[in-house]
Amino acid sequence: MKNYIKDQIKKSYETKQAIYENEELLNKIVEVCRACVELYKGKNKTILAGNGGSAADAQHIAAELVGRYGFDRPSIPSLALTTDTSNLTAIGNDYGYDKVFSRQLEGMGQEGDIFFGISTSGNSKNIINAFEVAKQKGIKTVALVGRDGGEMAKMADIALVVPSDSTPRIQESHILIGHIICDIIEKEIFGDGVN
Ligand SMILES: O=C(CO)[C@@H](O)[C@H](O)[C@H](O)[C@H](O)COP(=O)(O)O
Ligand SMILES: [Zn+2]
Repeated sequence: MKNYIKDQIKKSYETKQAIYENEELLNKIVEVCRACVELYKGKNKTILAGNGGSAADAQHIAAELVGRYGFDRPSIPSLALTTDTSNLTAIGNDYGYDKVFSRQLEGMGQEGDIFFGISTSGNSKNIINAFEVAKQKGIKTVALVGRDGGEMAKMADIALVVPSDSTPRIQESHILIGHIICDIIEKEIFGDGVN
C-alpha cells in the first residue's frame, strides 16, 4: 500500500512538473493574473463556478480573495456561484441543473468581470451555458480545465489546460494554479508586486 501511495504522490508532482515546463501554459497563467489585476483597478470582480471537487475549488479561491491569502489587506471582491443553496435548488428545480450557473451569472455578472469555469473534462453543460451568458454580457472567460480542454477550452478567452487525463491530478493542479493567481493578485494590488 505504501508503494501505491508513493505512486499517487509521484503522479501528482509529475503533473505539476509538466505545468512547470509548459511555457505556453505559464504564459497564459501570467495573462490571467494580469487581467485580474487590471479588473480589480475598477469596480469589477471575479466570479467562479464548478461541479463537485471543482465547486469546492471555486469557493476556496473566492474565499482567498474576499478574506485573505497571505497577508492582511482590504477585501478583494470575488463570488463563487456554488454556495447559495436557495439559488442552486430554485434554479435547478425550475429551470434545470444546466442553468444553475448561467442564471446566476445573468443576474450578478457585470461587464468587465472575469468568470472562471472550473472543470476537469471541460464539458460540464452548466459551465458551458454560463460561458455563453458571459459572452453576451461582456464578461471575460477563463477555462480552468484538463484532458483535451473540451468545449470550454474552445469557448474561453483564456484556457488553462492541465496536461493530464486524471480527474484528481487535474484538480490538484487547479488549486495550485488558483493559489498562485490569488497570491499574485494580492501582492500586485496591495503588496510589493512580483517580478
Ligand atoms: O472531485 C471529484 C473527483 O475527484 C468529483 O466530485 C468531480 O468533481 C465530479 O464528478 C464533477 O461532476 C466532474 O465534473 P467536471 O470536472 O467534468 O466538470
Ligand atoms: Zn476530487
